[in-house]
Amino acid sequence: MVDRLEQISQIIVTAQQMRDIEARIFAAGMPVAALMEKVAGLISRKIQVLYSNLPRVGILAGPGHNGGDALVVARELHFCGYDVKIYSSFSKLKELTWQHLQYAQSLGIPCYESIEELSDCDFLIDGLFGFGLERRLQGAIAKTINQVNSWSKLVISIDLPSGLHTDTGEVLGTAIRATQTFCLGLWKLGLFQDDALEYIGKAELIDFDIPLADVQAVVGDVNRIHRITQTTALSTLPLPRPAVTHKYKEGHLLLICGSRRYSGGAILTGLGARVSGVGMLSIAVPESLKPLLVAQLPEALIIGCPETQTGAIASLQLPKNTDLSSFDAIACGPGLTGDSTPIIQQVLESDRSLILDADALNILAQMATIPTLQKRQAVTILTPHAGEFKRLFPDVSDAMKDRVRAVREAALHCGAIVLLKGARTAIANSQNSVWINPESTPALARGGSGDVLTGVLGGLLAQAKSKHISVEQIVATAAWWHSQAGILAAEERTELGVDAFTLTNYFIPVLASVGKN
Ligand SMILES: NC(=O)C1=CN([C@@H]2O[C@H](COP(=O)(O)OP(=O)(O)OC[C@H]3O[C@@H](n4cnc5c(N)ncnc54)[C@H](O)[C@@H]3O)[C@@H](O)[C@H]2O)[C@@H](O)CC1
Ligand SMILES: Nc1ncnc2c1ncn2[C@@H]1O[C@H](COP(=O)(O)OP(=O)(O)O)[C@@H](O)[C@H]1O
Ligand SMILES: [K+]
Repeated sequence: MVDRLEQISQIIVTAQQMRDIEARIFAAGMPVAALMEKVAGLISRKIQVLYSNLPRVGILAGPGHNGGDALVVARELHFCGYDVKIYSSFSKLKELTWQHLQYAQSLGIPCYESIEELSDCDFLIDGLFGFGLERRLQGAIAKTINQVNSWSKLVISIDLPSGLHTDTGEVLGTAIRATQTFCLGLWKLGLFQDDALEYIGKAELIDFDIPLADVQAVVGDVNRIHRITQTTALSTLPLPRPAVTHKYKEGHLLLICGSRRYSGGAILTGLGARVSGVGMLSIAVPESLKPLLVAQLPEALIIGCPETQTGAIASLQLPKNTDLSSFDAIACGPGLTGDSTPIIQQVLESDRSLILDADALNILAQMATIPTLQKRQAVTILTPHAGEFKRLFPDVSDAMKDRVRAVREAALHCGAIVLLKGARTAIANSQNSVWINPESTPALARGGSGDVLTGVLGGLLAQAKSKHISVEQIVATAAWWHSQAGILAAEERTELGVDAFTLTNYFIPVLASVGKN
């Protein structure tokens, strides 16, 4: 039985979904003011635990209920002995927020219209705007935020840093650079978008007992945005093996990769597949690469293929009695170059689960046959980075601005599962569901680390076939494992020490570190 907090932490919502969920709670009878007390009480207690040694706190109170939360926090911290100052410069406040401001002032808590008055505070609490922010910030409030940022103080943002768009994470004019963000009730989508990452600091979910039934009623099963957690990933990792089995029952993966020019891509993909535990690994490479691959991956069956003049695979030459249907999954692309077009055509026509990455995606873009992916009998997974994504889906709205929307549109358009790589990798299927990998490290921004992901994903996919695990679950698990290996490697070796080869040595230690050994 997955506990409530875990279930809640697996969900990501948009501003509209959050509004709809709150509306249900209020309609059921929960008073708005009571919920505000509850939420702000939780925040106040957190702050007392974390920052008992910092006596002077500044509260930035906005005009809406984000400001209301902040003012209740101001009152509670005042009663706990903190030296509290409030900044509030809005002429029009929501009723409840206005009442809390009146009461705070009646208690003698000083309230200022100039942010300068808070310059001597030890830390600040940002309650300017939450998920109600709709317009760009400009004028005095933008100046205030810039002033706060220039102080480089410790800032705790309530719900999300003020100025960020709740869904796209876009900076609406300017935004608070928080040290810590207490996200309220349910994770907001914007916190997982690239634009937001520099602003949110350490993010934590503050659960305030939203009934799961209300969440379920609004987010539904399809269309859902899932946050990949350790629990979800480890529910399938390592893939279970029966006592009585053999290598072909534990998945047979075919990798098609490498060229004379890019031989390393083939090795890294192979090493990625190795850590997945796949039962049998075959790697098709240009004939001239065979000795190199045999030396690096002695356990794999290396298939040397005829080469083009440029040293790319000219055609697939599989061993006798073998065709593409002999494999449980095929992963194709790293290091191929653009000269292997016929290979891509051939694997697309196969009835096998297929991962296309790197050059295979560029070839696919040139072939302009994306709509034919819908006709494949088996699952297709595309794993582009932003550049490959743009080439593949030039008509999809800007992938850099709202990556979640972009990956959704792409998956709907092509019928494949699309994994859009980046700081927070996002995965979508053609039923409009999304999975976001919430934690990673820039240590992975390094040539070859994507090749490793393709190998790991291929190996897991090949094994999963007989284990009744959904493909989406496998893709999400691969993304999580890859990032966690990067995080663990960076912890031990610094962010500079995580070259792609080294990365492959950290997958198994990730499992050991979470007690899966
Ligand atoms: N109802 C409650 O008691 C709860 C409140 N919560 C808090 O309430 C917040 C949402 O509250 P609201 O819906 O009131 O919205 P916000 O407090 O996020 O902000 C909306 C207010 O800002 C104004 N505004 C929007 N854009 C502006 C701009 N560019 N320049 C100047 N003013 C602008 C709006 O007119 C409105 O008054 C959440 O983020 C959270 O902090 C919930 O999380 C928990 C339950
Ligand atoms: N800033 C970052 N933070 C976290 N992960 C990143 C970052 N940049 C890149 N990555 C990850 O590193 C991998 C890079 O893959 P890719 O761009 O295909 O590189 P290559 O083709 O050189 O192997 C992807 O899994 C991506 O999600
Ligand atoms: K805020």
